[in-house]
Parts: sequence; C-alpha cells; structure tokens
Amino acid sequence: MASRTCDLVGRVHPAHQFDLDALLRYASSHVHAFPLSPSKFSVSQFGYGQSNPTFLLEVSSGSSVKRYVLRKKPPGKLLESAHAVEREFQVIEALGIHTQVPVPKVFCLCTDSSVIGTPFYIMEYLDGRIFLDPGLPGLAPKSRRAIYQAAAKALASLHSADVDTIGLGKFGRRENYCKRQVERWAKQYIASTGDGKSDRNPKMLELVDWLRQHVPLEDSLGATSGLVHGDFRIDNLVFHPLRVIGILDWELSTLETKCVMLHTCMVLASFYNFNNATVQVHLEQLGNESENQDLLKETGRFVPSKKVQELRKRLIKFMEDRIYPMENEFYKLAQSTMRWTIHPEEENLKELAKREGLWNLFIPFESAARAKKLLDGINEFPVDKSNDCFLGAGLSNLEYGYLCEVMGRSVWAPQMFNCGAPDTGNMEVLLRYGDKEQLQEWLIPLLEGKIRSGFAMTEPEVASSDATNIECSIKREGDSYIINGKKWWTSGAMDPRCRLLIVMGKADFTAPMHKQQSMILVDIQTPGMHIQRPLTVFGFDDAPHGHAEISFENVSVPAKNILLGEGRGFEIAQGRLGPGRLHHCLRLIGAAERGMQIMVQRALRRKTFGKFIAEHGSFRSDIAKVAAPNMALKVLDMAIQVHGAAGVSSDTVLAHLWATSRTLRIADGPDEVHLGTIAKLELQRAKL
Ligand SMILES: Cc1cc2nc3c(=O)[nH]c(=O)nc-3n(C[C@H](O)[C@H](O)[C@H](O)COP(=O)(O)OP(=O)(O)OC[C@H]3O[C@@H](n4cnc5c(N)ncnc54)[C@H](O)[C@@H]3O)c2cc1C
Repeated sequence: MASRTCDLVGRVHPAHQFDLDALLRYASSHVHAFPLSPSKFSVSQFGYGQSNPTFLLEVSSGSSVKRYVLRKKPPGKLLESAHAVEREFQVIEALGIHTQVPVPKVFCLCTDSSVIGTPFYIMEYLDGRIFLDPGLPGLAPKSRRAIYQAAAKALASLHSADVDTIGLGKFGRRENYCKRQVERWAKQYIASTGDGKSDRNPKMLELVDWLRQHVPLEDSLGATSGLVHGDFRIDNLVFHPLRVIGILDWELSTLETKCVMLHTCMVLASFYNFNNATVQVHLEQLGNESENQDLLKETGRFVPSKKVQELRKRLIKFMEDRIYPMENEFYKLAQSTMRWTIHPEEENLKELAKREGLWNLFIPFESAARAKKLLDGINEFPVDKSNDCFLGAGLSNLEYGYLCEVMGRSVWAPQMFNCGAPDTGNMEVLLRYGDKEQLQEWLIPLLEGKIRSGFAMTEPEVASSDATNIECSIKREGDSYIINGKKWWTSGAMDPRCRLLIVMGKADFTAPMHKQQSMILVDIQTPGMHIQRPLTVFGFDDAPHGHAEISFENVSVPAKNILLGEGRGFEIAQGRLGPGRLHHCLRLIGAAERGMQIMVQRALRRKTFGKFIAEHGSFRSDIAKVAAPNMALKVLDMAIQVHGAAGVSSDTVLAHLWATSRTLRIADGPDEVHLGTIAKLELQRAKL
C-alpha cells in the first residue's frame, strides 16, 4: 500500500539536528511568502532511504499551516563529489522552470555552511502518496497499471528535455557515457557474484558482451545528450492520486546519450522486472532515435521517423500543388508598383497550411512545453486538440531539418507555413525567454500568423558582427525605456503586417562587456520610429518584407517589454543565432536541390553543338561536385550557367535563389564568425 508523504516523517535524528532559529531567520528572508513571525515552527525528518537528510518544515501562523521540505548535506567530512545538493537544486530548478517534468518547486539554495552547518535548499512540500514496494501489493490491477504507466510517462518526459535549451548542457560529462556505464555495471556484477557469493548468471555475461558491442556510434561524441535521474525508482515518485506530481532525490542525476537511455531502460526492466510500460513509452518518445539507429546501420544513412516522413510527404504535395504554381504571381506583385502589399492568396495559403497541420513546425517540443505551461488557462490561447499545431508538431530540430529543407525550395514557402525568418527566431526568443504577459501580447498573434516581426540588431556605424559594438541606447526612465539609435538591415520591417521589433541596445554602457546589452519588444507603430528606406540585395528589395533602415528618436516603450531583464541581451542573441543559422542552412540545401532539379531538366531538353547539354562531358563532371563548401551557391551558379542569359534574369527563380543564398554568408553572422565558434568548440572538445 502507499504511504502518505507526511506519514514518512519522524523525530529529527540527534546527529542531524541544527539551529532552528538560524534556519527560520534565513527562510524568512529567502523564501517568498514564508511567514515572518510564525506562531509555531516545527521540524521533523523523513526517515526513508535518504543519503541527503531531508526534513519537513511546518510553519503555523494563526490557523494556517504551511509546509516546506528542506534537504541538506549530511554533517561531517564528505567525499568531494558526493551529496551535491547544489546540483540537485540546479536540476530541479531548470526542470521546474523550463519543462513539464513533474518536480517540486524550489525556493532557495543556501551554500553558506555557517547557517545550519551544511549547504541546503528549500522546496515545495508535495502532499501525495509514495509506494515503497515496487510490486504495488494491495492495489487493483487497473490501478497498478495506471501507476506504472504514470511512472513511465514521467521518465519519458524527463528524457525528452533538451538539456542545452534548459541550461543544463554542462551538467555532466557528455561523451562515452554508455561505454563507461557498461564497464561499471560489468565490474559491479563480477565483484558481487561468484567465489562464495551468489551464482554468476552466464546470461548476464552475454548481456554485458552484447552491450559492449552495441555502444551507439554517437556515444563517443555525446552530441545527443539528455538528462538521466540516476536513481529512478517508484519510491522516488510522489503520486496524486494516480499521476506523478514529483520526482524526488536527484543526487545521482547526470547527462547521458539519449539512445543509451533506451538501452538503460531495457536493462533496468530486465534487472528489476519493473514493467515494460516504461520501455513502451520510451520507444514512443525516443522511437525516432532508435529507429534511425537501425536504419543508419542497415543503409548507411539516416531516415526520418514515420511521423516526419508523413509530414514531409504532405509538405512536398502542398509545395507542388499550391506554392510553385503561385510563384510567378508573387514575383509579379513584388516587382510592381504595389510591391509593398501582400498578395491575397498568401493569406489563403496560410489558412490551408494551418488546416493541414503544416504550421509552426519549427517549434522544438521543449520550447512548446514551456509556452504551454506559461499560457495554460489563457482564453485566447488555442491549445485545444483542434488547434494543436499552434505550438508545432512536437518535433526535434533534427526532425524539423527534413521539413525545413523542403520549404527552402521556394523563397516564398517558409512564411506560408509560419516558418519564415525572422519570425521563427523572434518566436523562439519569446518561447524561450518571454514572460507570460509578453507571450500573451506578442507570441500568440505571431503563432497565429496574424502579425509579423523584425529583429533590429545591426547598425550602420559599427561592425555589428560583434554585438558588443552596438550603440543604440535603451535608457530606463520611470516606467518606460527610451530608445535612441539607428538600425539597418532589419528584415521584415517593411512588411505591412509587421507589428513587432525585437530591438537590441545598451541599457548600461558601463557594465561588463557582455552585460551591457538588453533586448526590448517594440511596437513598430510607436511614435519616434522612422523607417528611412528599404535596402536592396544585389538589386532585389525582397518586397513585400524588405530590409529596413530605421531610426529611433526618443521612442518610449513600457518597462515591462524588456526581455529577461537588463543586461541579458547578449545571452539572448546567442540563443537566437544558433537555430536561426541552422534553419538558413537547411533551407539552402532545399534551394540547391531545386537548382539541381531545374538544371537537370534544362540540360536534358536543350541542345548545343548537336548534343543535349547533359551529354557534354563538362556538365557530367560538374554535377558530380556538389558536396563542396558553399555547395548551395555552387549548384545554383551552375544552374544559372546552364540557363545562359535566362539564368541571370528574373524569368526563373535561380537568380533570386542565388542572391538570397549569397547573403547568407553574411546575414545571421558572417562565415568567419561561425567558423570561429566551431573552431572554439572543437578546441574545447579536444581539451576534455
Ligand atoms: C539580407 C540580409 C538580411 C539581414 N537581416 C538582418 C536582420 O534582420 N536583423 C539584423 O539585425 N541584421 C540583419 N542583417 C545584418 C547582418 O546580421 C550583419 O550584416 C552581419 O552581422 C555582419 O555585420 P556587419 O555588416 O556590420 O559587418 P562587419 O561586422 O563590419 O563585418 C565585416 C566583415 O568582417 C569580417 N569579420 C567579422 N568578424 C570576423 C572575425 N571574427 N574573424 C574574421 N573576419 C571577421 C567578415 O568578413 C565580415 O563579413 C542582415 C544582412 C543581410 C545581408
């Protein structure tokens, strides 16, 4: 049977007693809404299997009683890496803020041992049930099944967390986790069996061998790391009534390769006979990775999951049926005197894409989870089943790659699926860093495709590839910020639907170099903002979205529009650039694919000197060279060449695709900056 959490406490062990007054003083000033002068303050200790002593705090004021849980290091001399309550706090806090993984809310971490003798943290008390016996005796089979499934779901939600997005990318050593783990288990098994101990099971030795031979390829890189609890047992879960409301005891948590989680889970299932619901849910959640593994082994290449393949098929059909046939119409309008207006068919296509579930596909499932949590209960937010696609299709960046590539085949396509830059980057910024009010005001209309947005960082007067040079000032005055400065290349700002600019500037020119920058949300209609001119790229002005030069003269914006707080702009810019560049590159692959397709069709139709162009030797040798650096530009350049004069005209899409592709060696940071970052990461990895 289950025990209620409050039934698991008893008197504080004499060796674990500490100064209650000191704790009360500390908690009163560090825990939000902690009663200041309680009429009663009592402490009892949880007695069940705690390596870090854990206490229930009960604080009474009049008739109300508040309960908290305190977890601390044990007293005495400890092994350096053991009992790290600081790490526990870090992981619970990150999961609580950024994911839907059920964890108690944490209130404060105290690393000052002078307060109660050792570091400690205080968290929410969860009133629920704990099952001490994993066999769940005394429960009806139906309830038992529900409990096991809830446990498996909680574990799967944990393993779905994107550690880089939630700030836990450096929480543990990433590479060779699987190899180290298998060796450790093998050693432990050998040490605890044979020679007068329990019999050694030959099947277990076979299993060890099998695991050694099946260490996944990416284990040595640690590139797809996820978070692992390290001691995920049913008695570390709090249920209410059949749902997991909290995962406890994070002492052994660390990072491990994601597909290893599946292996680990299967091994655990066989060791503990836990329940294969865990494995099933993992297969559902991590199925793409394991599926890819198998297909990688069989064919030598990755193949996307069934879900992604199905989406890709639908997307390609949409492109062929709806978008390619409209391209000429869109170009015609964009070159006419009405160039800064929107073709009515664009909005129709957006509605169709929404209906087909081809909407906001770029949103990573992790960002979607944060937004769902923040926007839960808001009426305007369409999170019900019929509108599920407003927060994407729950894809990983890898999965979206297969779809992004298809969208890149037409410069008009991404925005039809609400997946166009700079909106994607801006939505991602709001999804990751915006507060509830900011999400409500700006994210919802962006998700719905009702408005568009721009990102204003680059300035004409300073070398903007280095964002520390930015000079635009964002100065706090009372309840507002006043913006003064000049920006250029703000893409999308000419679009008549553009309502929001995310502006980067400096709130404090005297702060440390990377803390001077802030980002603020600005309504484009705010007085003092002047669009000076649209800029052109090799003669294309990219109407109707355009790239604007904008001046800001005493533009007054409500203080609540600051993102994350003053001095956090650099940090946000880094987070924004990563996925943005990735999306551009994936679209470039699509542009190259399209160029290749058009080129081959042309070369098979047109004859020079008595032969089809495709039959000339130079064409054959060129076509074999597509995997070079700057691949997209090379392919498009070849496609233009094959078309002769038609290739540089606007009668085909090639010149525009080439111009757009060329800009991407500068836009979103020049090649040199990205190469510098890659070199830095490679050097860091070599030092590990
Ligand atoms: C089509 C297009 C759209 C754009 N859209 C936006 C937008 O929406 N919002 C926005 O804010 N900006 C936008 N930009 C601007 C773009 O982000 C900047 O142009 C880019 O960051 C470079 O800044 P810069 O032009 O000031 O060049 P600079 O910083 O002056 O750099 C010039 C050159 O210096 C070299 N260089 C720089 N750093 C290094 C280094 N570390 N090592 C070696 N060489 C280096 C590179 O060759 C680089 O091209 C856009 C640009 C284009 C072309």
